[in-house]
Amino acid sequence: MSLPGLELTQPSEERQHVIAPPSQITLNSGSEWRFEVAFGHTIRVKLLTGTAELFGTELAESQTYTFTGTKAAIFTWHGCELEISAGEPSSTTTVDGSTSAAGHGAGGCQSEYTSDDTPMMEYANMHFALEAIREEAASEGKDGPRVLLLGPDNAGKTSLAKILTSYATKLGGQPLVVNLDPTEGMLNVPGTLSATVFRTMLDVENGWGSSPMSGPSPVPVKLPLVYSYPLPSPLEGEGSVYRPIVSRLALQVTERMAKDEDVRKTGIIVDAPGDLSSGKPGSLEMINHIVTEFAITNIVVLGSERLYSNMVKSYDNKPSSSAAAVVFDERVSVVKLSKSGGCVDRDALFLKKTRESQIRSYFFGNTLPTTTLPTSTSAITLSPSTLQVDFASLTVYNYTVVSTEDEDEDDYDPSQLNTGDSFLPGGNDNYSDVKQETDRAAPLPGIVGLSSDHTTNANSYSSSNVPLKRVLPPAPSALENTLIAITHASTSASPADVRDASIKGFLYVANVDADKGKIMLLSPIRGTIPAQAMIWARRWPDEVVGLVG
Ligand SMILES: Nc1ncnc2c1ncn2[C@@H]1O[C@H](COP(=O)(O)OP(=O)(O)OP(=O)(O)O)[C@@H](O)[C@H]1O
Repeated sequence: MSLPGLELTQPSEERQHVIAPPSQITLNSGSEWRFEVAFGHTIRVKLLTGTAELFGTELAESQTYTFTGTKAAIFTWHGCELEISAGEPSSTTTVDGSTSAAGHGAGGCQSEYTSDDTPMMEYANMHFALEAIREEAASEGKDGPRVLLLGPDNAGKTSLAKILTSYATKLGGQPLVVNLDPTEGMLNVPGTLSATVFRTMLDVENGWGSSPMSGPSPVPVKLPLVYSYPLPSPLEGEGSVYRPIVSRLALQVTERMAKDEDVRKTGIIVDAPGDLSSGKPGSLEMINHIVTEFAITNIVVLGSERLYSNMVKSYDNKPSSSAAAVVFDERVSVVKLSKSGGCVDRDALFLKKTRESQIRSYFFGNTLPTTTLPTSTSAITLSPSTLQVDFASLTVYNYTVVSTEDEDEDDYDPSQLNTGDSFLPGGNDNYSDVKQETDRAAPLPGIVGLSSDHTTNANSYSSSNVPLKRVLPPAPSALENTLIAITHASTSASPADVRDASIKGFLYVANVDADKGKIMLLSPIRGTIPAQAMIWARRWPDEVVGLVG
């Protein structure tokens, strides 16, 4: 059976796959089973005996877990036995229209093998070191550690973030996890920066788990605070959009920590985008901005000696940017951890499918085949609704930063940038008021750059500098197959307030009828579209064709 609206075909006779018999895999203590399942194919994994975990989250014995479009590892500290079998072909429509992609490994994995050469002991030691810092911080009455994970693409930063988060929650901690990587959403669609407090376990099948927008779930849902950043790299427009959003997010995170004792004790884990570790111009300044704004105390570098050496020179043993640095002599520590040999370089097509799958799940829930749903731990089916609206009735903005890759894509029109400013009394001033209430010490010494200028906060980006332009009717055809973020800002908010507003939810533009001035929207919930300012994700995430049949 296909999910409504997904334009998915029934498996035809010629597409039926041959189901291989289940395989059993025995793992010795301290080893892991690494596997890659293509989109379009599912495998089922059952823990028969012993204990095992996937990026820190324990598997329950005899529970069947279903995976599709996944590259991951199941690790065991004490040894275990796993059963791997093929699932139904996934109903996920592939980007290139290809069908089920079963490989020759156990259960139809494209690749799978066991390895006892893993950095898990180092990662566990990192966790115990953080626990020791938490205990010491609690006894002295200061904030828990603020950890920044750095490293190139595919170095294992997100996997380590999951491991540290899982281990912290297992001990009753409540880490605040910050995703600063717009290429992958955390509990959300890509093209966002977000922060979420994790109180309970993560999801074995879905990684970070599900947010309430994704409907009921057997795994407790998490409430992310989300900001729109519809650009692929933090360095787009020389960081002019990313930087203030990071400041805004850091401000919210700092406030949350001040209010929530459990979160304050456990601290923050920040997952940074790989682009910042690429040595590109502006990347060190952006790292400095993050270190400063989140008052980072622990920098963990994965997979780059050069970056590690840079970080040691700039930050190691220097005072943190927190006001507490002076009182408690709080200093930054920089450590290097090994990149796992299991980390896989994900090609552009796989990453595109991953983004597409995140967007699909946001609207339709988990798209695993119906026959696997009863056994899947995190299966959710949602019923989004479509509705047609006059484009002229919406207040939609678009970022006009010019990508270095496609210079001619956005037409930059400075005369339009102030749209809406005059309607908002003191929008920016409100922001600066809040900003002043927080404890922020001077940025760290060591790096001279944009953000070492003390004025680097959202306040320094006045509305007139915000590259957000109102998209006026007629509705551009490029809207089709892209996302629109509904902000919490009013329709008369200034561009700076629109940029700085958190996100209520996302809409997908299924169709544009320029002649009639109407657009067809897919909404995760029924009802009218809220009258709020919106941000069009024109550039990022890339378009998803055929989400609505
Ligand atoms: N030990 C492992 N065995 C198998 N696969 C792994 C292992 N560790 C990580 N991976 C996989 O390798 C890929 C890259 O890892 P991860 O997403 O953690 O890296 P990252 O540094 O966050 O990447 P990026 O910055 O590009 O998002 C992911 O698909 C992840 O699931």
